Amino acid sequence: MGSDVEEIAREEQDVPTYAASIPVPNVQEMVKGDPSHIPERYVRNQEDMPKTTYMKSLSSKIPVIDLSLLSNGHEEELKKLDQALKEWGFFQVVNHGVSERVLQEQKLDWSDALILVTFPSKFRRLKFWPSTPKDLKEIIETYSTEVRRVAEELLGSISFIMGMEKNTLLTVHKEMIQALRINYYPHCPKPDEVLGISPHSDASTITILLQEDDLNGLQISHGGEWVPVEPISNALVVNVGDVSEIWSNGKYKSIEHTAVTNENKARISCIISLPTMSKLDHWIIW
Ligand SMILES: O=C(O)CCC(=O)C(=O)O
Ligand SMILES: [Fe+2]
Repeated sequence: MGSDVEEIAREEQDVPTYAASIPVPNVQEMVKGDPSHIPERYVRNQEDMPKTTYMKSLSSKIPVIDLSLLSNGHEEELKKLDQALKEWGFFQVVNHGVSERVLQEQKLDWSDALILVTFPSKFRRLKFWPSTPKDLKEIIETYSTEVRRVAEELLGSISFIMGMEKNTLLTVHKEMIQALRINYYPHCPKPDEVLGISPHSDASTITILLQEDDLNGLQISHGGEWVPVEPISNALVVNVGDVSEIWSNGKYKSIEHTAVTNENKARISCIISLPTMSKLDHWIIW
């Protein structure tokens, strides 16, 4: 296995990434430490600085687009959008229907998450995988390989009941990507006031979740109610993701779910998601 790991690490340059980044200090912390000092690495040459002249008249010309008019096919507004795209490449959107509460007070989840891509193995970025506990890499390797087999069998059966060849869904995945997400929900003194994870549906084809035997947390929306998924010892919880809802023309539903926290005990859930990768190498995971 050692040589496999090295091979995988060598191939890391193929891993799609949002943007290259170098390790940098946390600026907020830096300012907290010494608000008056600007390290040399941050100080620009004067000629590189944008010559900003505050032109109120020009600023007020940056287009403002009314989304509600666009949605109604308002001709003038569509023209305005066309102009904005051609002349400015920037615009502000108003009447977008996102409530002020959501914009200003988006609540955070009472949980931490570790997300790793496990398959194909060339996408593994091993340097970000935790080094403790000691056997974690091997455990992840074994678990994700086993779950991959379960996922392949499930996709085979789902293809079959959709009236297709057994390997159809597997084939449309092309290179089957698998991502692992480990959620840690600390115990919470006021579990009624927080959510472990906000209600959402998964963007995957299917998601396979392992939860602890003796602790409820996962709740799913069914018939207008939130229904706890009582753990069955050694069972894996599987849910339909958005991709399957689309592939089945809405016959199979990607159901909203959430996780609640517990006053006395922390909970861990381990999720394997099968996302798809479009031609654009754009990842849809969670
Ligand atoms: O922890 C759970 O039970 C749910 C987690 C979940 O839905 C997710 O990570 O997408
Ligand atoms: Fe989920």
